[in-house]
Amino acid sequence: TQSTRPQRLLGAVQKNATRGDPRSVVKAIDEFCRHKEWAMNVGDEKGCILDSVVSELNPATVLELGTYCGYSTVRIASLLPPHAKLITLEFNPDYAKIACQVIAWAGLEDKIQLVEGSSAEWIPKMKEHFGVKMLDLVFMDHWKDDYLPDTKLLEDCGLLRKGSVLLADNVICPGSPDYLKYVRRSPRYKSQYFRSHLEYTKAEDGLEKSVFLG
Ligand SMILES: O=C(NCCNC(=O)c1cc(-c2ccc(F)cc2)cc(O)c1O)c1cc(O)ncn1
Ligand SMILES: [Mg+2]
Repeated sequence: TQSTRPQRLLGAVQKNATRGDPRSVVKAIDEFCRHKEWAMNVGDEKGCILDSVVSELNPATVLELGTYCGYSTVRIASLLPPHAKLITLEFNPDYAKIACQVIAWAGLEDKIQLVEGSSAEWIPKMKEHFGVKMLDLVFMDHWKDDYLPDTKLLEDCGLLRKGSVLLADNVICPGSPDYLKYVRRSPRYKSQYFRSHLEYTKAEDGLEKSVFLG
């Protein structure tokens, strides 16, 4: 039977990356997507912006919405301090199965909790189910139409504190216009656009970093 693109991406990791070496996993995926098959990872250009936001924030608790194959999951987790935790939500079971194996290849299972299900279902369970008090960083990379409703849900569930950072991928391509308007207009956020390109292409895209002001 035919393999899927995520399965071929995993194959490239297992063939070209060193077990236990997250940077080699990131590199293997970027090489695969640049030279073999495009895939919707945040990619290396936007990935460097992601790295600088994570390193500057030094977050103890991170929530990622939209795991896909685990590229940004591995990229973020490899920068976290020893006892920090990353919870990543993926709705698509096929993506989750691949991401789990990519995370294991990188040797980051202890830092990452991969949950299969919808953000609408799991965000309200963050505190009771994962013992999460507050989120220091939320990386949004799931369905673009869910960025705004999920942001409101995070606020309503009391998961954001003064200084919590929302970092949203693809605010230009595919785009999340209602989310952008909301965070840029709201007095409760200090928002900043980091201009870049859609992964592995010359098309414009960027990340929006929004600090919750409480
Ligand atoms: O979360 C789910 N998809 C990933 C969301 N991410 C994206 O859609 C995404 C798309 C693009 C993109 C950009 C240009 C283009 F021409 C095609 C795709 C880039 C990105 O960087 C993304 O992040 C999902 C869950 C589910 O259950 N079923 C189905 N999908
Ligand atoms: Mg994306």
